[in-house]
Amino acid sequence: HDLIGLKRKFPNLPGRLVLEDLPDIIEYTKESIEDSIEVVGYNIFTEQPLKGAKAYYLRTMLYDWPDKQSLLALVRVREAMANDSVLLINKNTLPKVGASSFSVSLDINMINIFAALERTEKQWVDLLERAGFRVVKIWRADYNDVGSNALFEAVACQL
Ligand SMILES: C[S@@+](CC[C@H](N)C(=O)[O-])C[C@H]1O[C@@H](n2cnc3c(N)ncnc32)[C@H](O)[C@@H]1O
Repeated sequence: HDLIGLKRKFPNLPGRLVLEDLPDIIEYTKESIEDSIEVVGYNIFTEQPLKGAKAYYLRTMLYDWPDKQSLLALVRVREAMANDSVLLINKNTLPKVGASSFSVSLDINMINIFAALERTEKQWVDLLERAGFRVVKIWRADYNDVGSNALFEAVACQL
């Protein structure tokens, strides 16, 4: 939906828009994706097939994976990036204190089901740094509950 929204808002945007997901999911959904958006099936733990994209956008991802697997997925993105690529992580973050009951229940579910977690802003920054990224900006929405309230803009560090 974000790709469609981007295309509608900027119809003359140059370049390709590509939706990636697991091959089975892509196979199941591709008929409903409009023609201007390409689809590619892949597994985030394997080599990223799209090299040198201007932006790699992960929305509502990795909260259902522990840090070990999340690091691997992020490294796979970093390996595919060009010098001018950016990584954009769009995700709800937990406040250090005073999280809503919805966010807390989601966090507990992620712990129980996947040994994963809803992350705070600091936990996301730490994870990105451990994966070889530098966070250049955190864009915040003006709400702090359900939805994706943070967009982390990160670039690959020279290793
Ligand atoms: C919570 S959904 C988010 C979907 C979409 N990004 C959004 O914001 O609506 C997580 C997505 O990750 C995909 N996914 C799970 N494991 C994956 C993997 N190993 N490789 C690629 N995609 C995966 C799922 O199929 C699902 O579409």
